[in-house]
Amino acid sequence: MGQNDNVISCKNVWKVFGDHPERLTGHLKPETTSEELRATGHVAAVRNVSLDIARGEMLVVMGLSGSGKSTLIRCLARLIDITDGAITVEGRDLGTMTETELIDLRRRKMGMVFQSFGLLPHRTALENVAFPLEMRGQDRISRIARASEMLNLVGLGGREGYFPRELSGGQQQRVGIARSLAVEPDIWFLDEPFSALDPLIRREMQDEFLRLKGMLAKTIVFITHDFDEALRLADRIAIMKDGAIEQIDTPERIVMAPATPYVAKFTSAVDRARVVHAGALALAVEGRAIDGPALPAIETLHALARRILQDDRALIPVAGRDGVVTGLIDRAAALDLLLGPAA
Ligand SMILES: Nc1ncnc2c1ncn2[C@@H]1O[C@H](COP(=O)(O)OP(=O)(O)OP(=O)(O)O)[C@@H](O)[C@H]1O
Repeated sequence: MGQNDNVISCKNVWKVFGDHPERLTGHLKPETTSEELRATGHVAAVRNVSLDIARGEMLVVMGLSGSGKSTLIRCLARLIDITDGAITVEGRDLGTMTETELIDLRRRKMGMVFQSFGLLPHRTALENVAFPLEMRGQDRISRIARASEMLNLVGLGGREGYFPRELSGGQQQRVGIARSLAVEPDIWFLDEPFSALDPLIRREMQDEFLRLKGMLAKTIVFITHDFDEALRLADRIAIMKDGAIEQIDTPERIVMAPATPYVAKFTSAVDRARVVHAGALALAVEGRAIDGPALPAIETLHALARRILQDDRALIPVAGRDGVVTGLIDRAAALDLLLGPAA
């Protein structure tokens, strides 16, 4: 991944709702407070957000209800105009694109899945998935072929002729996912796509999603309220509060090196052992030679729990994929993380 291979870049992006947000364009500063905005009848749903999303990256956006997640994603897809700042997609400024160019960008490059499935009730699963291809003017035979392929991909082969009412919530969501994938988007926006699903189906959908993610290598922005879901899926997590991004970082750093007290509080209930990899906890070797088996650096402490419990060395070596020892884990510190500090 090249350093400048950013698919999406935001620079000082604001989205303000209220009486006359257009009057604020060009006048918003990082230090502009919510109180100042409120006094003029405005609220900043997105506040001075700058971020880059790399090609193939999966960015998960988290935050309490009302923190601005959906508004941010809608700005990125330019479903709504921003009040200030700039967003570029593959190097092109969204603000200067014509309506026709935008429609083309959304149809050809972007896919979106929202919490409500938004399926057409009088069309079958197959027709629903083929619908965006029809909008694009694709011929019937090729769109039906593509739609069946996508339904197979999400595990709904054989249900092409079902109507949405004949499918479960999870199956309807899969149809929604197949529909958004049919147009082969490079960039995929998902706004709490699994929140309406019961926990078992949700887990199944996450597995399915991880499989698709591995196969399709898309750039993905995914909103969720569920930290476990974020940990399973994210390359990086952005934590939002009052429209601003408090921290954008790897899951491991969000949990182990929170940038603000808010992030620390937000992540306080997360089981660190499921996030921290052996490599991250390892201390420098500093010339000490430790014989015997080493723990794989890429595994989480949770995955290594049994081995750490059974290994009675005070310092346990950690090795990279090539088997070379890269550091030592203090067993007592690892046990503290796994079991909580000794009473
Ligand atoms: N069309 C609108 N007009 C006025 N205010 C809005 C509008 N859309 C959003 N807001 C406000 O912007 C803020 C952010 O809303 P947004 O829906 O982006 O939050 P969210 O983090 O996605 O919340 P949730 O998790 O509940 O979906 C909220 O205070 C909301 O009331």
